[in-house]
Amino acid sequence: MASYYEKVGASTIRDVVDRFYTVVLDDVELKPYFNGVDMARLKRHMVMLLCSVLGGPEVYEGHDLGDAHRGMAITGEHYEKVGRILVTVLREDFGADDGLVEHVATVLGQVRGSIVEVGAAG
Ligand code: HEM
Repeated sequence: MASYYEKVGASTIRDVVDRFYTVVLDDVELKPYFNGVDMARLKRHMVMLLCSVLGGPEVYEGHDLGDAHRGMAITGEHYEKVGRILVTVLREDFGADDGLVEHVATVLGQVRGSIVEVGAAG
């Protein structure tokens, strides 16, 4: 069976990540987290991560997600918001099917504990 990665393609994944960060940076609550961040590098790492999550051959070479977000005091509420943006972009802007969206939502649930530092239960 074709992987999601094979169905969607790396170039679409790049477009998804571009659109995702456009929406994130457009949000007044989320934008401050990204002050001074090298967005080109962040996008490159997010593309690799999403490709590998979707079954592609890319190997994620960024920092461990816990290390990458340590000390940012990311709240549960902001995590949910970012997760919702990713799912909405996938579904509404790129027509991702339920299977792909559910797979991504499952992974978001798995990595939440490494990223959220404030109101972790929320
Ligand atoms: C929803 C799940 C999330 C995933 C899968 C994710 C993924 C990533 C990845 C792959 C990186 C790059 C790490 C590296 O370059 O080594 C990163 C960095 C970053 N993330 Fe996230 N992230 C998530 C949620 C969030 C949230 C909720 C926020 C803030 C509200 C956030 C803010 C940042 C910032 C500011 C950086 C840049 C760190 C730096 O370069 O100094 N992330 N994230």
